[in-house]
Amino acid sequence: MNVTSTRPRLSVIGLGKLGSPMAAVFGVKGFDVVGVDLSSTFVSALNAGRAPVEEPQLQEFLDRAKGRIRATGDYEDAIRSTDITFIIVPTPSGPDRLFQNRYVVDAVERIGKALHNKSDYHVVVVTSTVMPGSTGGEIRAALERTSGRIVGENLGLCYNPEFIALGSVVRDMLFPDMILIGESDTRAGDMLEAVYRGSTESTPEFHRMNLVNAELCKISVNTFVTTKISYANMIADMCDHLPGADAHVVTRAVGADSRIGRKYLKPAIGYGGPCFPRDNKAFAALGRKLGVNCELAEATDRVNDHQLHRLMGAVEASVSPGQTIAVLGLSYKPHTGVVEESQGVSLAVMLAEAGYGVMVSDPMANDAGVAVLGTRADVFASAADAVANADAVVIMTPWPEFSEINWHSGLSAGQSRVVIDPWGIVETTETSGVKLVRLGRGDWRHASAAREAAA
Ligand SMILES: NC(=O)c1ccc[n+]([C@@H]2O[C@H](COP(=O)([O-])OP(=O)(O)OC[C@H]3O[C@@H](n4cnc5c(N)ncnc54)[C@H](O)[C@@H]3O)[C@@H](O)[C@H]2O)c1
Ligand SMILES: O=c1ccn([C@@H]2O[C@H](COP(=O)(O)OP(=O)(O)O[C@H]3O[C@H](CO)[C@@H](O)[C@H](O)[C@H]3O)[C@@H](O)[C@H]2O)c(=O)[nH]1
Repeated sequence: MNVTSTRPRLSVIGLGKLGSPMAAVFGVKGFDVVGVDLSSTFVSALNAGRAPVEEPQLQEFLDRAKGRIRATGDYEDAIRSTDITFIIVPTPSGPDRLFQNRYVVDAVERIGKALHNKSDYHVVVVTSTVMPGSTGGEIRAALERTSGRIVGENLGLCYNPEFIALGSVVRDMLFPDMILIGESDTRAGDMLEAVYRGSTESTPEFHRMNLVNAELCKISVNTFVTTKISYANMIADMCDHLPGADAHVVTRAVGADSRIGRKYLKPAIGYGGPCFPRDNKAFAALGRKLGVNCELAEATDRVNDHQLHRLMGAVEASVSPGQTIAVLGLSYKPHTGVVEESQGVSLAVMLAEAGYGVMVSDPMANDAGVAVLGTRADVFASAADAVANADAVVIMTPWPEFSEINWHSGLSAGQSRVVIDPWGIVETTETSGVKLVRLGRGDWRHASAAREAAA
């Protein structure tokens, strides 16, 4: 370790959605950080003090960390000048649904080669989400083969995933509930724990364990949390069919039981994004590989897939093909422009295929959404303008600004508009011209059945 500093110097391999904020937070907390990425654009951005990715608070933290962070494409430089190296590169799902390690192994091999030119103790930390057995298996083997060192002898290896959510990455890093450390040995784990004691502002529980336990813990947290979401959506589906029922009321009360808890029990349209949808699939695939019954994870996933069809049912019950629908929200959640596994994008495709005129608008994700949708939808910079031109509206992402929209805007006398709200963010009750369809509340189905009977 650098003798002039009491703090270990850190390198972060992969400066994407997770790596960049991590480097920035460590920098602000007084650690010297070297970032590495294969993308020269990301390296140049960081060296120029600019955020390589969009994320709330990231630019502010990079500004505050000035002088403590630099980036390079050169592994030798990064390994030579630091003591702990975090690997945060992609682990895409393969055709078998398991997370693939090829980018992690590539990074580890480069680290291993660079370690040849260094004799000091070094800790390698895998932060990317990997399948149980990976870190102590092929990752450790690649590190030992390329470095010529043995893990545990002048070389530490840890698995240390983050539990951050996009849109709140910086805050989640500062205020974690828990720090999970899988460690090859106590020396490596102690060094990593000290980094987090110096970089967090909450008092997280530290859970230290062997590598495979930590790997299983990370995906178990996500599969458990998604089970809660699917459970809430199953209740909402039930409420859709019960006149007078309201899933938001029911889940709020169910979550008051401390054995259950209110977090991640919000019924709406199912979970999307780069993490959750693939986690149950990976968990179940691992179960199948090991001969373990993982029906719970598979059911969670199936219930999630059903949610778009449930929503489409509500659209078809209230809006006729040929009419125009404004899809508000293309990102999979507010405060991010990410459209991976986004229900907004999927719904827009389904609506276009069913013969509806589709308009879309998102505060951050219009460009990414259009890249997928092409000519299947008209894009509006302003959600209010899209609404003013639409026969119907579906709120797909609960962006706070959507609750401020005037749902009557653009309607002339005698005209009407359907507003479908799966999130329960529209306060207005039914007034002339606007028919509110609150998904998860039995009355919308009741009302549309009554309309049909009257027609
Ligand atoms: N984004 C999240 O919310 C989140 C949360 C928890 C865990 N994770 C996990 O973290 C990992 C990274 O996710 P992300 O969203 O930050 O990915 P990302 O695609 O945004 O960023 C990854 C970066 O790694 C770089 N890279 C790839 N191979 C490299 C190599 N050999 N050397 C140097 N750089 C390399 C890429 O150029 C890219 O900039 C994944 O395993 C993911 O599952 C992500
Ligand atoms: O009650 C809820 C809560 C969330 N969601 C949906 O769940 C998805 C994921 O939301 P969120 O957890 O906020 O975002 P992610 O960035 O996907 O973060 C998850 O995935 C990361 C990658 O594994 C983990 O690090 C985080 O702990 C985990 O929350 C989104 O589509 C949300 O709309 C619901 O439908 N109901």
